[in-house]
Amino acid sequence: MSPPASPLVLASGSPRRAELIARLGLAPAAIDPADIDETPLKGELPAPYAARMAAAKAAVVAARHAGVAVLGADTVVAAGRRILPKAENAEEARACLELLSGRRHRVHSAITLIDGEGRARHRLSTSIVRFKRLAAAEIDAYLAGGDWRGKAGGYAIQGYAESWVAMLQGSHSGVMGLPLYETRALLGAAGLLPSHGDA
Ligand SMILES: Cc1cn([C@H]2C[C@H](O)[C@@H](COP(=O)(O)OP(=O)(O)OP(=O)(O)O)O2)c(=O)[nH]c1=O
Repeated sequence: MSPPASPLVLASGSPRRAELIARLGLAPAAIDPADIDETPLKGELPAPYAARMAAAKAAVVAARHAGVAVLGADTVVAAGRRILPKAENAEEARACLELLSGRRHRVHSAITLIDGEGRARHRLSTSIVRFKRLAAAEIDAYLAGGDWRGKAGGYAIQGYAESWVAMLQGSHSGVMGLPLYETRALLGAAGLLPSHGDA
């Protein structure tokens, strides 16, 4: 049975986010990516940057859909205070993976829900991930595939890179792009979830 339609717009072009929200039994009425400028501010720290992006994506899309709830999200991979890019080419992805090899990093996934009355609610999920040490040949083999393209930090946990994860503390769905614990809480508080008998 397909999930019931709901008055929710997903402000994201990420297929992972559409897939993750479907797990909550929701089929967004529309998918409308925000396409905003995602350049970090000078000296901006990773978590506030993720929160600012999620809020901006939701706000831009809410302005296009009056009276309907809108969900925006943003996922940032951070090495210390450094915001890693969404890898657009193999060299960028290689630089990220060399940095992440054998070390712990943080993944911040922020979400903003703007309800039909224009009230915004925000949540942030932060996970700690530790990769095994990656040999140059492993990075080369990974780059030969396309999994890294457009992904924050140059990897996708939902693919082969999951086998590099020696430790994950936090939210697997958050690392993928939409933290389901926080998303369920926000949608539930706004009365947008099909009932599963839980609160
Ligand atoms: C770390 C990691 C990131 N990602 C993805 C999630 C996001 O799509 C992307 C981070 O970029 P985002 O800017 O969060 O999202 P996006 O540009 O893909 O989509 P939109 O702005 O329209 O919502 O990296 C994974 O799919 N798996 C991972 O393990």
